Amino acid sequence: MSKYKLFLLRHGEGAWNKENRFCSWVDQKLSENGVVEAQECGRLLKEQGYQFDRVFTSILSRSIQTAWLVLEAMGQEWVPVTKSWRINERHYGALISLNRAEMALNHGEEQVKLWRRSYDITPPPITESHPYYAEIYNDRRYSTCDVPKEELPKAESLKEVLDRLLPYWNDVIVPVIKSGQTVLISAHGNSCRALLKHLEGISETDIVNVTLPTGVPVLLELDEDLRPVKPRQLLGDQAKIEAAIKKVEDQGKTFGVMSRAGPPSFVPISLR
Ligand SMILES: O=C(O)[C@@H](COP(=O)(O)O)OP(=O)(O)O
Repeated sequence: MSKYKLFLLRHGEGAWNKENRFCSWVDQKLSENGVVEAQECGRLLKEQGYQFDRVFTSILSRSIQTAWLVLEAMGQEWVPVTKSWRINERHYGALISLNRAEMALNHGEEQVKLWRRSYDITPPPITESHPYYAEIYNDRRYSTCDVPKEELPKAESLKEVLDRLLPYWNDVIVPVIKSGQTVLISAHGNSCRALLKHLEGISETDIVNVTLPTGVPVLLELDEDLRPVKPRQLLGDQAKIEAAIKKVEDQGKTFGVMSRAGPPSFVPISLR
């Protein structure tokens, strides 16, 4: 029997989702479309009568902004919001800022799919010469984490995301859910995938086929041991959701580059 409802949400479209670049720990804001997606998500949740008691976000602006917009649209701005780097998007290492379609042209669609969706393949680490290294690691927010800055990841597989997320889930979020509060986790494609893998017991092979669109709330109904009692529900127009999932999957295909005017702008970086 369903005892708890838990909502997972990948933030609304970010500026680099739109440009098809790996955003990861770069702190991009929502695009105009992402703002609308977050507002529509809040309106839908309100229409369906849901109420939150507690919201968790990453320390990246796109997940925080999404949480605000959802709560505003629901008239629930007062609900406490707690932030942690442990809910951050997967650290994409040296891939950060690169265009997925260009990477598919350079390294093959299969390789890009492995980098994006496999369970235990870690992309090459970010190094100090990377154009976004200083912006990420000099940011004050990373001095406030529960691990020293030097121990923060330089690249992560989905497995490594789960390893850093699980202690926070178990120690902080689970007690809140078990106290009877309805929780929204406003996070990212891969931090939500990692949590789904854990909660639904998805195999390492099957997690490859799980892709989440931006701005679509995922409802999980859980029993007293936080095991799902029914399949996850992606709330909203199902045809639109299917199309949005396909769009995210297609980001790693070469036709994004082929259809653009002019030659692709390859970044000279060795990833093998
Ligand atoms: O880091 C990014 O660019 C995307 C995920 O990229 P993919 O795994 O879909 O390539 O994360 P999000 O937009 O959810 O924060």
